[in-house]
Amino acid sequence: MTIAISSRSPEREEAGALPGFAPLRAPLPLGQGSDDIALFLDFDGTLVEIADHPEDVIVPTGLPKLLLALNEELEGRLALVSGRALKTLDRLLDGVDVAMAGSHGGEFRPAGTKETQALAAPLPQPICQALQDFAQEQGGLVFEAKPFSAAIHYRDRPALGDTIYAFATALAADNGLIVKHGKMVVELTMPGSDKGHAVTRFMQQAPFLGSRPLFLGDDVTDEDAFAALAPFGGSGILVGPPRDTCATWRLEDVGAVHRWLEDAI
Ligand SMILES: O=P(O)(O)OC[C@H]1O[C@H](O[C@H]2O[C@H](CO)[C@@H](O)[C@H](O)[C@H]2O)[C@H](O)[C@@H](O)[C@@H]1O
Repeated sequence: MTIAISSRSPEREEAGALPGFAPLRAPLPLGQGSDDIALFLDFDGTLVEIADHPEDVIVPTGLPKLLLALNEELEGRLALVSGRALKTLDRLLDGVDVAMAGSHGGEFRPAGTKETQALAAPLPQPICQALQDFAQEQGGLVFEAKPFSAAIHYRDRPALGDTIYAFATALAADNGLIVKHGKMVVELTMPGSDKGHAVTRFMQQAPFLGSRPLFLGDDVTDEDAFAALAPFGGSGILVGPPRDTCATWRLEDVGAVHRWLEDAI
């Protein structure tokens, strides 16, 4: 199997580019060196294009098959690590049987099982209700309840971003919660429900044990995962425009991710 990785750009580094600023370069094949690789994939903005509403995403018809083929090539060392609920990923991906973590890492499920393990406590119902009420009071913003987090989306009302973030931050401070500010979305989770914990848990068990992890993600919520890779000798691949990041490499967009993945099988 050949996994291609974008290399660092000496030109950018010489030009004094920020450390931690993943540059884009043409992919280089790793060839034989890729036998020990594990692949961790974010979903929205990485495998599927961002849409106006969470339910409007268009899943490429070949995506479940591509994931299965990669999983086979990698002998099971492939996992989706998403902010979405696992039941949503199951529905959108036709129940494809690969390892998955959902709700930003609160839900954890190895391949070959229907049993979900909890990596964090669920968000208390009163918190969920407070967020939902707030979304309603702000004129009916899109509210998304997940087993281990809850989100208010403001893609259709961008001017409300700061107000929602301030409300969620106050709620989090009073209740020992974590705020995640993703792409036009503010979410609350319990401590421990993050993608870094999920990747670490996968890496501590077969078939990931001893492998070299690569994590592909586009959002700031993927930074926890990028940061968790170093102890395992892995690296992050940022999807999208350059920004300050813990990722080492970068792919330009969802199309580039699909081409990169397809080249690996
Ligand atoms: O970690 P991910 O798999 O990337 O999930 C992150 C969030 O993705 C979804 O919201 C984002 O995508 C929507 C569809 O494109 C878009 O409308 C929204 O503005 C984005 O924030 C999902 O709805 C969230 O639950 C995930 O946490």
